[in-house]
Amino acid sequence: MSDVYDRLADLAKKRGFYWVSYEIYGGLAGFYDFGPVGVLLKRNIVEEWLRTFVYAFDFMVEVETPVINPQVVFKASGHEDHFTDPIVVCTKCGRVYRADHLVKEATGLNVEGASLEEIYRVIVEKNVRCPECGGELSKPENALLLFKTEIGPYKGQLGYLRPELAQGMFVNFKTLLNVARNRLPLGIAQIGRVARNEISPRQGLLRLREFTIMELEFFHDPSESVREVEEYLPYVEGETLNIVTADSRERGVEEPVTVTVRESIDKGIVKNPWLAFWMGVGNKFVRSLGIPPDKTRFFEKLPHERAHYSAQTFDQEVYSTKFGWIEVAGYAYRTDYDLKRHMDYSGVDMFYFKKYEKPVEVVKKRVIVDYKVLAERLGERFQEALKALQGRSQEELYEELSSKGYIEVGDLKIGREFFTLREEKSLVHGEKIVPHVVEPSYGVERLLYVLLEYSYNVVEDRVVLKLPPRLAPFHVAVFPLMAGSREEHKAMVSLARGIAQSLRERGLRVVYDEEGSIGRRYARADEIGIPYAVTVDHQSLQDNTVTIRFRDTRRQVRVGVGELHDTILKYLRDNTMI
Ligand SMILES: Nc1ncnc2c1ncn2[C@@H]1O[C@H](COP(=O)(O)OP(=O)(O)OP(=O)(O)O)[C@@H](O)[C@H]1O
Repeated sequence: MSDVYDRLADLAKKRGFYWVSYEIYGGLAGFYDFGPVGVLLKRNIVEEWLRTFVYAFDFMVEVETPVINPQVVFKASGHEDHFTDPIVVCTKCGRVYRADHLVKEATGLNVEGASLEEIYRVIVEKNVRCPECGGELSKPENALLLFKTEIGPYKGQLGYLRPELAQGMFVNFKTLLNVARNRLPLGIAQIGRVARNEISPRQGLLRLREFTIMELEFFHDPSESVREVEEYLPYVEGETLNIVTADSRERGVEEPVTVTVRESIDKGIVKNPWLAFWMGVGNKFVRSLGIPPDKTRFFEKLPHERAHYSAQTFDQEVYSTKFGWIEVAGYAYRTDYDLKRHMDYSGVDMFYFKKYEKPVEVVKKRVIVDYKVLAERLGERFQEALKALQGRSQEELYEELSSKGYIEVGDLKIGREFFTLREEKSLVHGEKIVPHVVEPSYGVERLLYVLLEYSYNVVEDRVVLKLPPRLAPFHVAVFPLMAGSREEHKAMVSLARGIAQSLRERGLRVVYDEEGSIGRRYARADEIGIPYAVTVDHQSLQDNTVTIRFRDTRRQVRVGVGELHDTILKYLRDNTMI
């Protein structure tokens, strides 16, 4: 019997979730189309993410920035140099493979992030060969994963399709900080398409060349984070995180420790308190997709496995019966790396002015040099002395003069009489800082896959997709019973159509179906995970009531047509399944 992945792929195509793109031309690896049901499911995942990560907090804003970026953006971000994966080519058949993945499949050894030499050593030692033709493999080399394009049709400038959303938030940081009235912390979220020229995408929805990311960059002052995060910890109070730490991985242990968000901070497991906070939010989010708590974990990356910008990274993973642990999100502590790089490359100031609660009095030490007299006295050695004096700060000169009574320049001793020492007091209102950033980044298609895998059930030989009701592509199915006299039949159809239309007009997504037996119609609704099915029957014509059937239990309740909309809305809000 085929496994859940293949059965899901069949269902997905048959019922309009997703399928390989450009099928009529033989299909294109790494690209998928989403059909009418898949589009709705994706949108619901995005909505749930927005509810959990963005709408819940006053410090969050959302932006939309272009897919195409000028080259300089990815020079500044470091992607042009670092966003690569190691590849090997079969010297016999010419097939190209991602070297670390191939080594892992062939030997079980994890060489992610290892040097090209190290990977090659393993290939030779373990005699790893082309899985297709058995040919010998080339030496590994690094391949750039950015898709290149030209901006402008004739001798245009080089551009790249974004492989992540982050740079759109970094280049706009100053503008958005102004919009947010210069307040930190500030979270900037974005949802959008990205493209990565993946080397050999063979895992369906899990490794695409174009996909959708939901990402947020959280800008904060690291010196205030311990204090500031306190206010928001209650939001993730009940969350316990399963964390496989880098320390334990280095000891060869992959068992997670289970800690609360607060413990992960106090025990120093997560280095940045805000990173820990967002991991708590992420835990909550993944559970809201119906993933059991013990089927998700945070897997800390080892230093050589981390992206070039990150000081600490955790992959949030979900367990798949088909693929084992799958990364659904990356949680990275990007520090001030990106803002500093964009400041360097653009010359634009991206500082945040941190205002003190009260102005602070500072004393500046100044040294005034009497150059005229010094030049007369030193003659031809004046230039040498001038250079040395200008090479030292005012504070250094002040300290040397106060302690020694002269300034030493080689064998010259320049006495106190050439200098006037002053202390100047002033009020300072704040300081310029470069905010630090933590980033959670989710891939929508991977979430959609695991959501389907966990929802997929077979009951009495029929598929029932037990999606959390709120996430279901359609909220409700409406069926008239096709029985009784012609008049009754007509009246039931008319009542059912009216109900379907009125529910639609009030914002619910409805499937109306009058084809086939009621059992077949329930089955079709179950297959695409519609949580509630409303049936109009003979009694409906008498007392204006209908039945609501619950997908997972097949139980039914009867409600008045007048209360139907509000009842379903309440069920959806609470994810009710009785
Ligand atoms: N090729 C892809 N196809 C589908 N989703 C992807 C792909 N690459 C990344 N993602 C999703 O985007 C999220 C954020 O991207 P990130 O850069 O952290 O991934 P990554 O560490 O490069 O992924 P991987 O190690 O699997 O290549 C991932 O957690 C994943 O959910």
